[in-house]
Amino acid sequence: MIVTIDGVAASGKSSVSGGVARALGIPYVSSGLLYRAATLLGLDAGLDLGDPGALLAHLSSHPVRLEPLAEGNRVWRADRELTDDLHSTRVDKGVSVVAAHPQVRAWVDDQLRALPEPFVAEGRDMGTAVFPHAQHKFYLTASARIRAERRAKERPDDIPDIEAALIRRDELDANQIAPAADAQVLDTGPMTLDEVITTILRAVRA
Ligand SMILES: Nc1ncnc2c1ncn2[C@@H]1O[C@H](COP(=O)(O)OP(=O)(O)O)[C@@H](O)[C@H]1O
Ligand SMILES: Nc1ccn([C@@H]2O[C@H](COP(=O)(O)OP(=O)(O)O)[C@@H](O)[C@H]2O)c(=O)n1
Repeated sequence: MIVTIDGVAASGKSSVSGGVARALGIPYVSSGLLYRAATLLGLDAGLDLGDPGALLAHLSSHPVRLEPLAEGNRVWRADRELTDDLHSTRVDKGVSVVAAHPQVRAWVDDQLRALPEPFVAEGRDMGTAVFPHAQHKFYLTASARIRAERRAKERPDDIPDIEAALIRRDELDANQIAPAADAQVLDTGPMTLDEVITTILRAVRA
């Protein structure tokens, strides 16, 4: 079984996916972390993020491994853990450029499709391009302001700057951001985190 949870930046995908996966007793996979890892490696190597050939060559010589665990995903490059360095404003600013390359998307999708079921997969295009046959598909939205207020608890930046950055990233992600036609769309703005998790679990268990 595959459950997909897609949505815009800071809509609650990771928190909701983790809660749903823990309740179901299965791992969850955060596809965005692979795009973030590719971005971080490119930045640290001083590469042009607009050059997919250079990025893929670097990734092939520095293999990245995603470890999906019920309590959260961990990302490794060889024996160096990258996880804690992936959610930074520096990576946020470059990741949409990296994610726009079809070669990088294929690099991510190949790793995701090799994972053994069952799992929850969260990202942008899990229910459309990557797992179109998933049994349960959900898509999370919320206003940019609400998302910025939530993200502000985790970042040093102020809310208007975070809101502008989220809107900008949603625009850059436009090619992969549309919900699947058969996804249940949830506006998480008026909902607590637990209410979103409960709503999804009720649908999965129905
Ligand atoms: N429905 C909700 N109500 C309140 N806070 C939420 C809700 N969903 C997520 N959050 C919080 O918002 C922040 C961003 O959520 P996150 O899961 O990181 O989003 P994404 O993975 O889509 O970027 C986190 O601090 C999370 O705990
Ligand atoms: N399935 C996915 C997941 C992420 N991404 C890209 O990776 C970036 C980071 O994804 P993320 O899910 O970690 O971002 P947040 O929504 O957590 O801020 C997104 O802004 C997209 O550019 C994508 O293109 N496709």
